[in-house]
Amino acid sequence: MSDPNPATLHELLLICGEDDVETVSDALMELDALAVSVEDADADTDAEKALFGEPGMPAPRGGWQRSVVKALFPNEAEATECATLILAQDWAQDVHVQAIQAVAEQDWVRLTQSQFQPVEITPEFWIVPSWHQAPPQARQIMRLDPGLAFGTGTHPTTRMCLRWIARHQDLAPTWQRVLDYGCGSGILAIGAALHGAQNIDAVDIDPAAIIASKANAEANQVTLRAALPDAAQGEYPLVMANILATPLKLLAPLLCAHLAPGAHLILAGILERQADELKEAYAPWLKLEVSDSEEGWILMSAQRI
Ligand SMILES: C[S@@+](CC[C@H](N)C(=O)[O-])C[C@H]1O[C@@H](n2cnc3c(N)ncnc32)[C@H](O)[C@@H]1O
Repeated sequence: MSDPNPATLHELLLICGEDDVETVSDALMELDALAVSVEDADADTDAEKALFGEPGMPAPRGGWQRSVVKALFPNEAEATECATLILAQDWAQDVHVQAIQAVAEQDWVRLTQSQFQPVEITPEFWIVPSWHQAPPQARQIMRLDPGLAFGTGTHPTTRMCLRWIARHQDLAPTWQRVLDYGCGSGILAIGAALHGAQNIDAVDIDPAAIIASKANAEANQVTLRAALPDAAQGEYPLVMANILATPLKLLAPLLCAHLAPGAHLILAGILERQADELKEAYAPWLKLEVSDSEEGWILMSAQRI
């Protein structure tokens, strides 16, 4: 049935084996789900029993234990498009759509608030939603609430970039210009600003990201210029891009052209098995190295001579 209000938040419920939960969750986040949560599936209905399989049958690809991965989208069309994209993946033979359903706004607020806890980047540097107190050990705090743009600190790719910034804060005096390419919520740009970077360009192809980055910068009382990618001009001592392997390979000449002599480049959104492709794509300009890893994702970095 078509949705009378196309802007109503919608939840996509996917059933999969427990071995596929991480892949499905990561894919949902990459497809801009506003929130992702996981629950064990019940096998109460006949339809679900069919998905669970019958005793004596070979185990499905994702294992016998079934999970429901729930993802929230701004509207029904985006939830449906996401389901179509996920089901088209090679690894998704054992992933099934259980439902796409409207979610009341107050349920979404409750879900969001219970789901987003303070995130530790380093023992001193935390991302803290506005409805939480900062933990007492936090010395550096970024205030950030989940919104329509990617980047809350809950994804390993974002966390690794922020950790790199925190661990290299002795370099902050050199960060007189910074480029955050694919800024999403502006989280990396704001992280750099909180560690002393100046003149930050946060660019993204998605206008919602530009709006979110401006609002989040204001909430943290830091200054940045959020704009479309054309706004990136000239050379920067620090360039950060957390996108995905394929766009990062295509962007190699552009990102490298923005590196000042001695500049650092950090790249995320790359899976462990994609390290060699990235090294090869950037080899004409730089020697990329893996400098961090978390949950199968890697951070690659290099310094221009
Ligand atoms: C994975 S999110 C990262 C957001 C944030 N920087 C973080 O670290 O959490 C990737 C962002 O890159 C943007 N993006 C994708 N392709 C891009 C491109 N070719 N140029 C600029 N931005 C791009 C997307 O719109 C999205 O906001």
